[in-house]
Amino acid sequence: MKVLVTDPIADAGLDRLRDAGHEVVTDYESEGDDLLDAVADANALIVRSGTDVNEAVFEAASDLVIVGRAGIGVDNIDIEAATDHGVIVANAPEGNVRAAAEHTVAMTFAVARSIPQAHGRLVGGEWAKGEFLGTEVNNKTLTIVGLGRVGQEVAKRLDSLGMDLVVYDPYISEERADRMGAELVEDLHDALAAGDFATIHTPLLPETEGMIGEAELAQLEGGYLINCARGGIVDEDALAEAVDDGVLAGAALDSFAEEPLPQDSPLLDVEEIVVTPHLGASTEAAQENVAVDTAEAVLAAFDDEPVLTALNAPSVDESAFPRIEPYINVAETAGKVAAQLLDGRITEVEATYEGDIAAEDVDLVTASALKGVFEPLEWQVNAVNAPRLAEERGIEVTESKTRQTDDFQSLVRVTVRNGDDEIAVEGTLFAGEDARIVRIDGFRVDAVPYGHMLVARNTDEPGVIGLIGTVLGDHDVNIAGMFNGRETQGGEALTVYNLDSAVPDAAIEELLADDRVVEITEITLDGADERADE
Ligand SMILES: NC(=O)C1=CN([C@@H]2O[C@H](COP(=O)(O)OP(=O)(O)OC[C@H]3O[C@@H](n4cnc5c(N)ncnc54)[C@H](O)[C@@H]3O)[C@@H](O)[C@H]2O)C=CC1
Ligand SMILES: O=C(O)C(=O)COP(=O)(O)O
Repeated sequence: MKVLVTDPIADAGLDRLRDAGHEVVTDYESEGDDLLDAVADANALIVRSGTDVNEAVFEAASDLVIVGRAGIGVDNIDIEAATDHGVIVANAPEGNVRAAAEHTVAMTFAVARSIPQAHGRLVGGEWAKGEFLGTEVNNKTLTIVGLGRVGQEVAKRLDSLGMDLVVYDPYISEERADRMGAELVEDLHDALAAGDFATIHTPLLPETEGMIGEAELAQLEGGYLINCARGGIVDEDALAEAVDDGVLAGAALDSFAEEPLPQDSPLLDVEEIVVTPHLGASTEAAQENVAVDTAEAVLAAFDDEPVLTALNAPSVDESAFPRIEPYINVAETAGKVAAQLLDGRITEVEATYEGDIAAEDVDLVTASALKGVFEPLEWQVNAVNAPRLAEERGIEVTESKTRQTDDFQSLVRVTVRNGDDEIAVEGTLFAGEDARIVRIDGFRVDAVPYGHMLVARNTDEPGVIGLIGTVLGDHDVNIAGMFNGRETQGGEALTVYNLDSAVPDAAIEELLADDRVVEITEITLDGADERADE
């Protein structure tokens, strides 16, 4: 597999990929059309914040399985486009949290004690001791906007330095704030008004873009604003003006709306604004952590294992994965068989879980059933984009579970409906590993889902199976296995054939010409090509 890395990551991550036998290409320069060329044959793309992973990248990268973000923020990645293209997006949400928190604390002191400004004056030959009168953080109030991973680490550190904590975060529980010794305030303006310092730790989202503007800065009057989250959350013009006019005592920024190097930004001209070039995650430890975590995510995706840090794939619990893994294939196959047996536009898909499997988190199994349903119709579908495809096509997806089961320890049933009719296909595992189709449309069968299959509905009378065997034989199609189920003697029967090769149209026409044959459907499953080649 080819892994393209377009922002610098630590060698530990690159080595992990190379040791696993993959080709790793680092290309930190390409952008625009060059990036599209570079990514065209990549199976994985690893980035930090410096690569714009937009729709065009996904269009160009037809073999892409995963985009790994060696860090937290994914605002530079079009996740919707990734999902549409069936590409996993995974970040590394833990490895640089402490680095980001420490940088926030460092920036807090830098601006409160004018460290960069004083340094500049001293190396310029001036002993400007009398011009700098700093502010202590001790006994001051810190307003934390966004008490997620980084926010909590900042809270711990600045709490221990004697600060009172106020938090604004509409999505957290009172309990989380309590645990950090912080007061949760419902209104952003009130929270800012209470603070002497405010640190920002939200993601950049449509909802948070520009959330700190002139009016919010006015609430923090006389205080300091520190943003080591994302540019764009704070209105940069308003901030430059607020500090320049003395509304705020100072500001410290590690991220900017425009990166790298914000052009003509007023922020760079205001003496009391301290800036660093997006260094929050730039420690040796953090870079090693996120590089290795991202490499692991890529390797998991290559091995069809769950990517636990995926942001757009069905969730799965790592410890439960071995129990659900075999059912992924059962569900996908049942979905594939059901979709091929039902005529007309599918309007509804139901995944039912019976027995032991019903105790598990089956999001990924249901997504795999949908993959199976769509695969005969779509050119590039996987468990990442199948739920979204269903939504886009107005297909209702339901999931039901019961611990009760009749014959099998675990059973997966995929039912597809088209408004008038429905087909249910049930699968299970024999001996815990062999996938079997055990019921089709209510008929009890025992079919190994593999390669070329023929599903025949016929009247249950002597000679029909012989007829089918003869016609297939006449057309040189060898029957590898056969499973017959019937409603009642003399009623309708359903027979599943495993075949060594595809069935020519002429054979199907010949079979349908016989009144006793009600319906014939050829189904192609994985392994069909190998069989044909043998
Ligand atoms: N400068 C740097 O190098 C680094 C920057 N970051 C950035 O720091 C930020 C925080 O990262 P994490 O703590 O890991 O994220 P997180 O997802 O753990 O926490 C984000 C918090 O923001 C809250 N939030 C969401 N919308 C909000 C709103 N409208 N108002 C207030 N709170 C809101 C969420 O409820 C959550 O508690 C991200 O933007 C990330 O990209 C992270 C690491 C390094
Ligand atoms: O992890 C994050 O969100 C960061 O902002 C770090 O960005 P970087 O990996 O240094 O480009």
